[in-house]
Amino acid sequence: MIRAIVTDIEGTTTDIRFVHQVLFPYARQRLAEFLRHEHDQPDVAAALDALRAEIDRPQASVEALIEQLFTYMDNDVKSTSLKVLQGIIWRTGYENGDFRGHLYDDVAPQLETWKADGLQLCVYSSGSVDAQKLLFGYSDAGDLTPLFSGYFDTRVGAKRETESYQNIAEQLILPPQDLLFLSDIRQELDAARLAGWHTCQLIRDDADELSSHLQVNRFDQIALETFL
Ligand SMILES: CSCCC(=O)C(=O)COP(=O)(O)O
Ligand SMILES: [Mg+2]
Repeated sequence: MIRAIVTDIEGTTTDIRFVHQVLFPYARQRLAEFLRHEHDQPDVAAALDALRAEIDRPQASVEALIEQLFTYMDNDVKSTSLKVLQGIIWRTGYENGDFRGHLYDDVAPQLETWKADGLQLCVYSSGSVDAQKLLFGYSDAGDLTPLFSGYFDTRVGAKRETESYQNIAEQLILPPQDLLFLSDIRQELDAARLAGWHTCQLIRDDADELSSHLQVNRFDQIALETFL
């Protein structure tokens, strides 16, 4: 029986275009100046040190790190350090009302139903945990953070790695057969399935004919009794 549902964000709860055309450009336009001014702030300094460790350049200057972060952004590299910094920059955008977290209209009502039915709801995205909380906290449907009891980012591992799903199951203290992962990306679902999880693929835009996962277009098409 499904006892916890873990959802991806981009392409699953949220339009990919919001992430790529609103969030990513917002952070990109501000990143260099932000780091030049704020690199000593403790949370920023910690992310920059983590980046230095990630690229094995302990003495790298702020300018060198900015260059590295632009290379990551150009290639959509899911670096934990980049994701932490993007999340810090997005906070200003959400708090100023520059944008709200996009949610497809079927998402909030279904999350509320599942929560009322006693299911545990969690998020797993490459976006940092703080960025996830911002998106759901300042969403089109209001503050949805009270619905969620867990948030996971690349600190548990990459989304296409089976070990990441084993780590999440361990932290939730639930067997994998009680867990359902929702994502638009077949390779992420493949990894979750190898860890013993149930899976369901959201097809919001283009069809995925290579997928072997159950597919739906909307959250209200997900029937939990299907997952035995
Ligand atoms: C918290 S919304 C921003 C998501 C993000 O930064 C991202 O890179 C999406 O990656 P995902 O692996 O979740 O598709
Ligand atoms: Mg996705």
